[in-house]
Amino acid sequence: MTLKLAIVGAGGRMGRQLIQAVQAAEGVELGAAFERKGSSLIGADAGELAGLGELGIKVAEDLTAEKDKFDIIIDFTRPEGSLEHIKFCVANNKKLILGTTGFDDAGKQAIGKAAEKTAIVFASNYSVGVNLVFKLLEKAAKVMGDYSDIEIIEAHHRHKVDAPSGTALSMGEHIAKTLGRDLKVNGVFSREGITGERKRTDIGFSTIRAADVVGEHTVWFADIGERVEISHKASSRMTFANGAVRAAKWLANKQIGLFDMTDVLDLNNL
Ligand SMILES: NC(=O)C1=CN([C@@H]2O[C@H](COP(=O)(O)OP(=O)(O)OC[C@H]3O[C@@H](n4cnc5c(N)ncnc54)[C@H](OP(=O)(O)O)[C@@H]3O)[C@@H](O)[C@H]2O)C=CC1
Ligand SMILES: O=C(O)C1=N[C@H](C(=O)O)C[C@H](O)C1
Repeated sequence: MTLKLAIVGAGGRMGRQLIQAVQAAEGVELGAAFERKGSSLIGADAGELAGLGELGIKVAEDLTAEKDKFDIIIDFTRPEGSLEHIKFCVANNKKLILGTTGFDDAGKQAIGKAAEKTAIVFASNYSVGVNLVFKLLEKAAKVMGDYSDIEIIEAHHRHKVDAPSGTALSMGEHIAKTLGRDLKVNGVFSREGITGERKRTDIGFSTIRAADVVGEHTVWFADIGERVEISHKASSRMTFANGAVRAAKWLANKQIGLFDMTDVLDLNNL
């Protein structure tokens, strides 16, 4: 049976790519597309938004009114919107592919709670490459983490509203977990003025926002005399969109639980 997907935030940078990715994929179809209430895009054709020509699916604002048209929601919006979508999924027995970044601790807790009732993939980055990098970082941290200085540098386009990126934070979390550290204690998110010397256990974050950069992440493991750099560069948002569609197909057989892209890609036993 064809899996029916709904895209919320359909007019956004990721929303438009997701419409294209769903249309190009096998075994899935676009059931519905949504924008937030009052958006000027309500009533527009989803295919036309994505540059594909008319698909006959009008962008809607009321998820409840269209709920029989889809099985899984793909959400790359903003935390406040995603928290509403999560409530809808729990109340209406819908599954969720969540790509939004920038949640606070309460938001993350709400996602965990919702996953006791429905199935959710929540990933800061849906590209295969970044998820492989998470595993490479664990290996590098095991070998060099205890004695090297660890710095995470990320660059994104000028429109991005959260910092550091969700991916940079996930990279930090993978490293911190491997080393028995905690980002709340060891994460250094800004430096200005007389900062004092770097602590051995710091995990530093640096952010660049410029022009049309899709997404670039580099982690340094720096020792005196040598430095390992592990980098990923995304050159098209299609890598995230294709990953989200892949995750939706994988989630179709799950009933409840919180998963991430390393589960989808079966990378946890590498
Ligand atoms: N996990 C991953 O692999 C990736 C994650 N992201 C994340 O996805 C999110 C979106 O990124 P991007 O597409 O660039 O952003 P955009 O601003 O281009 O798109 C966001 C979309 O969500 C809509 N939206 C905003 N607030 C709400 C709300 N409260 N309720 C419903 N819809 C809302 C926007 O509508 P409007 O225009 O009216 O505000 C817009 O259509 C970000 O958090 C980003 O970090 C991005 C790429 C990859
Ligand atoms: O906002 C973006 O564009 C991206 N956001 C994600 C993040 O915060 O890590 C993923 C990707 O890097 C693009």
